[in-house]
Amino acid sequence: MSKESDRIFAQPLAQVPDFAFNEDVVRVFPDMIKRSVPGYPTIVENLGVLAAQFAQPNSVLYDLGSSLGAVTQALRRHVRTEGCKVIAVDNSAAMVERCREYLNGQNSMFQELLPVEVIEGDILALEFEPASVVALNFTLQFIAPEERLALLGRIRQALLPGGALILSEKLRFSDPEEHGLLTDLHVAFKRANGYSDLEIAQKRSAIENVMKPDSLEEHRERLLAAGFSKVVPWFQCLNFASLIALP
Ligand SMILES: C[S@@+](CC[C@H](N)C(=O)[O-])C[C@H]1O[C@@H](n2cnc3c(N)ncnc32)[C@H](O)[C@@H]1O
Ligand SMILES: O=C(O)C(=O)C[C@]1(C(=O)O)C=C[C@@H](O)C=C1
Repeated sequence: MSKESDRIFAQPLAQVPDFAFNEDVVRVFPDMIKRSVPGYPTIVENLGVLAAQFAQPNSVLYDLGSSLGAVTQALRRHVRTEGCKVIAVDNSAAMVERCREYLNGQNSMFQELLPVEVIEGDILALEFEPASVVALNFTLQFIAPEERLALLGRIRQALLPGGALILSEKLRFSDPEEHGLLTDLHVAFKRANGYSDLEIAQKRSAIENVMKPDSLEEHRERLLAAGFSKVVPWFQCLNFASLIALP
């Protein structure tokens, strides 16, 4: 994996452009996401552990919004279920190209890994195969809010009995005091990871038009409206959480 550190917002920008998963971001993405998302390494590794409990024989495991394939690699480290394959999907050409390189690296280091297919495409236009595990790891927050329910409905329809959706997101909080406190603590987390106040402020304005977090209550209600029967939060660190949704 690239060891390049994230300096994208380090210099003052006359105008901060909307955040995009372009070549510049791809180059520093492993560093960016680890220093920006509290609990990210724990979430990714345990997503593999959880997936191994839900994987059904001869089914697909989806990694939607796969970026560089960190979740796909964790699925392949942990899932041993007969006849499963991983399908990783991302609509950023730069991400997909680098993801394929990293997965080739994983292929050459380990034997008996699940087969994997990496698709460059829009998850909103995907025709789902019967799936036992679907991971949306910090992807739904980048989907237009009005598209989210229909996407979750299609995922629910594709899920096999015994399977699960694992959904990780940045959260907002309806209580202003709770929202303010956890936002401040997230800023402290970023500062402790070496980001300057300028970097934090410019990143905030870059993502505010493209990334729209929901509250835990909104997630739960929407998942139930999409046809899921049970929503179980399994991880939260500051304003980032991960949920298991059962069909
Ligand atoms: C925060 S990153 C996901 C991180 C990744 N899942 C991980 O755990 O390392 C969000 C990803 O979703 C992708 N994405 C956003 N909208 C998409 C869409 N409509 N279809 C496919 N991918 C999308 C972006 O290109 C980006 O790579
Ligand atoms: O909320 C922030 O400040 C973030 O940087 C979060 C976040 C994310 O949750 O995906 C946003 C964009 C990058 O992909 C990495 C992290």
